[in-house]
Amino acid sequence: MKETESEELSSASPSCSPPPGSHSAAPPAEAPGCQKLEENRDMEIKQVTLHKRSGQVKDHSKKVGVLTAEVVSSCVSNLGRFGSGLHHVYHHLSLPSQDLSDVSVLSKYVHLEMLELPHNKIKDLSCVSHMPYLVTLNASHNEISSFFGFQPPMNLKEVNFSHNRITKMEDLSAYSSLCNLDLDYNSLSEITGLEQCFKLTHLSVAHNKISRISGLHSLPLTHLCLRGNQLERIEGLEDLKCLQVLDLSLNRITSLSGLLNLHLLGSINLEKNMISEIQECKHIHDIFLLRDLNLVGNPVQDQPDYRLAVIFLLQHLTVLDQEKVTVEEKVSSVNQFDPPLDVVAARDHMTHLVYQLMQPQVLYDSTMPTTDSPYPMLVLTGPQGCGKRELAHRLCQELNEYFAHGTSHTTRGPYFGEEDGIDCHFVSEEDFQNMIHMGKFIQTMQYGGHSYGLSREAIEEVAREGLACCVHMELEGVFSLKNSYFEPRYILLIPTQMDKYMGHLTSRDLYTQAQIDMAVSRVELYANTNRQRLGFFDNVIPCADWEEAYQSLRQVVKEYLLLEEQEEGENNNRGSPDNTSNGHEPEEKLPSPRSGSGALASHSATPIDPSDPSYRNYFTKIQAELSPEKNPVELASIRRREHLVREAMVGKSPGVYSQLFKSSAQSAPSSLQNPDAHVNEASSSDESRASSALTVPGSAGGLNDSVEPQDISVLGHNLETLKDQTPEATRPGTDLQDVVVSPSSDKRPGSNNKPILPPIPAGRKTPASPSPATSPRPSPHPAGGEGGDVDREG
Ligand SMILES: Nc1ncnc2c1ncn2[C@@H]1O[C@H](COP(=O)(O)OP(=O)(O)OP(=O)(O)O)[C@@H](O)[C@H]1O
Repeated sequence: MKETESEELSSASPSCSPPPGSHSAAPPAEAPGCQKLEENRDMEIKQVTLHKRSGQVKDHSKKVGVLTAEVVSSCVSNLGRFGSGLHHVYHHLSLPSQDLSDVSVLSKYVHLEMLELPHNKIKDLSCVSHMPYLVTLNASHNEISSFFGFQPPMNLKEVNFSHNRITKMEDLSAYSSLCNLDLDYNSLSEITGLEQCFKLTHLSVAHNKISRISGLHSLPLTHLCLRGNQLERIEGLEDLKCLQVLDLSLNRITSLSGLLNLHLLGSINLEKNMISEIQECKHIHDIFLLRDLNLVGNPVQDQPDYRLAVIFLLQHLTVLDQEKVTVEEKVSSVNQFDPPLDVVAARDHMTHLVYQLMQPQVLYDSTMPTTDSPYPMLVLTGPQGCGKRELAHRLCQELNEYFAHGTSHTTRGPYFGEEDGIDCHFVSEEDFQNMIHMGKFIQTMQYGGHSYGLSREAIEEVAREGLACCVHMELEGVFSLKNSYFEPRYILLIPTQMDKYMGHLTSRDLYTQAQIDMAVSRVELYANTNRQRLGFFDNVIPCADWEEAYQSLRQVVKEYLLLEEQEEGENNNRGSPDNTSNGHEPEEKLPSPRSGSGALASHSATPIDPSDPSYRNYFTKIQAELSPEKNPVELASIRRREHLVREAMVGKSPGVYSQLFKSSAQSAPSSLQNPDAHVNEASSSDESRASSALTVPGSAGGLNDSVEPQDISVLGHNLETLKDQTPEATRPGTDLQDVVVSPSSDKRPGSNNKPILPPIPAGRKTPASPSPATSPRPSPHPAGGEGGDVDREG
């Protein structure tokens, strides 16, 4: 406002000017009692009201920048009662943008509760010392350089000193009611003096020169704004347990560390900082109330999959970078970064299918199995190092007339003693990727930073031998196979004694502690899968003791193959071998090879000794070395037998053997009922009993068996022990008793609908291997209790 205009207005309406000492807001009650003054006060209120109504008063500063009582009178509001209730005062005064530089007249307005003086030129606010009832003070956009340069009004709660010239904060312990302090756009380099502000919930110190967060310890701040400073790290906030909204935008912050314990934080603004790593979000992962995160203008936004990755890490976010997080984004993020096993499997399967279909040579490959032509397969699954690999190899050795190992490809390097092509096909990452693109794999998975894959060729190679393929793999592989046209039998081998399991992993001396932890943690994954997906595995075998586990596995597999009955039959009919009443050729009833190395061999394959450093090299080598010639009759017998095995493995209706011995199969389906069936049946150990009970071969998927309720009581002790030892033991719903005793399907899902197997493309290439009796590693169980040395063909 111009000076002349101001003068004019001022002189043009002298009546508007209240007499000295008279003002629109009454003096304090404790002021010297002056009845006249008090009477005048009421008069003035009326006057001011009249002025306000008539709109006559606009600006009445006598001098430029000097506030007059007239102006005050025109700008007060919020009439209220005072003291006894008989007096009236105005509580609010608002004088924005008046070019005021001198507001000393306000020292007479002692009853003001709200004073707004923004956008003026005020340097001195000492008048506020006379306003004991002041609650809100807005002096933003002025020229104030002294920090709280007035006596503390007792009830002062909100102060806005933004856009001033304050360079230093001073002790505010006398301002104990202060709740909200705005010091934006000053020249502060440090936050100090707030230690005693026990009611301060909102503090804004945006656009200052603060390079370090300090002086905030234990304040009850719920809102803190430090936007536009020079901060490089988040610190000094650890004790702000009430903090809900934090604005650190426009700084130079590179990490989100320092926010760890702020559990009530709901919103963090980090716009335009220097955060470059998605992993930084891990620092705020545990802030469960965090709903709104702003990382706009940070280098991290350029990271691939940035948005989904952040949403994945911070699942509770509802707004990211000022955009609402959609449900679809949340689902996609989980599917991308921690997909459920089904999703992984479906994706894996899709990949391989796509690549297989892209390969013309595969498309027209007559040997390519179709959905009606699954090759027989046996899949042993379980957590790393549970023994499945050793058991698979041993089974392939002992039942080498029926099984051969399907060797996976891997990008990991060979362990000491491992041989390429036997333990695994060791390939480079590049070769592995090439194989994927060439459609070579049935399934692949990532485990421990390496790729693993089972090639179609690995299975077909075995099938060409006329054998069923026995593989071992992690759970993801099983999920993947379930999507494929293969329909294997799935046997879960699960550690039931965690200390033993961990001890075994450690003693292998191959794994880091992190790898061991991961393997151990996955036990629960297997357990849950078995518990939640009835019939997902055809059998579950606890593998606390590998020898017992092997015996159980062997028994289960023999029941798949309906060999137990044959064995019985052979033993029972040793003196009458023809069985001609059934109309079968003698050799059809004589599955045991001449060498005795097959299912009816006189002894088990070499027991597993994990402490033997060469045990990883297995028996496969032995098999490869031994390949005696077979005569045509033997070969014909073997072929018929192979056919039956394949039928049995894919769940087709039982073949001649089971027809022959049907009655005995029904009368003694379970090894539990047969004291001779298990080597350690008589063992008094809990593990032994658990193992026996758990594997109940009669309910284990035998083709003719009905589901038999399993006696879980014998597992009690064992499982209690396990519960104590398992890290997840206390988690509700993770009772491992459920795990191991959940019913294995006695029939595989879909086993009723098994297609008939196609003829094996090329017949058996190499004859069956001879007995492991010729193994350089003599079996410690030469008798084996498995029917003795039967050489029926001879
Ligand atoms: N094609 C595959 N698909 C899925 N999992 C696989 C595949 N091949 C191997 N695995 C599994 O990956 C895990 C890691 O294999 P690796 O050969 O490195 O294991 P390991 O340390 O020798 O343990 P293990 O004795 O259980 O095989 C094992 O559990 C193994 O069974």
